[in-house]
Amino acid sequence: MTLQIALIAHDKKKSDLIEFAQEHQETLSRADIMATGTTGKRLMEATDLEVDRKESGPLGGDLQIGGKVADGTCDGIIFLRDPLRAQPHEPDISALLRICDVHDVPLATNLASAEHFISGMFS
Ligand SMILES: O=C(CO)COP(=O)(O)O
Repeated sequence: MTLQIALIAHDKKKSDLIEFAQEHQETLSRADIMATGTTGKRLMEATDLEVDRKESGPLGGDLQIGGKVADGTCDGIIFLRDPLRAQPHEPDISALLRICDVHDVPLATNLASAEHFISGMFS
């Protein structure tokens, strides 16, 4: 079964995520990738990955991906959050993190855990 993986990054972390996705492009291309709006756009510009783009985070993208977690169609998330800046849609972000815990869905929120995520999920 093809893994369904979500990639999300806040603005200050987007270049880190792009670089990570480029580095792991071959592995990630074995999964179905979804992303929040702007992250998805950046990924499609910078890699050959096909990306199912949801709304931008502040417009509900985190919640859409949370819905996929709730209905069992998202197997794991790499979400490079910006720990130094408040986001206007903080409640949506908390909801996404919470629903991952509810359904025991792997969630990597920094690059170090994202590396483990890749080796664990695709082994
Ligand atoms: O805000 C986000 C996640 O909370 C990310 O949204 P974008 O990918 O649209 O910037």
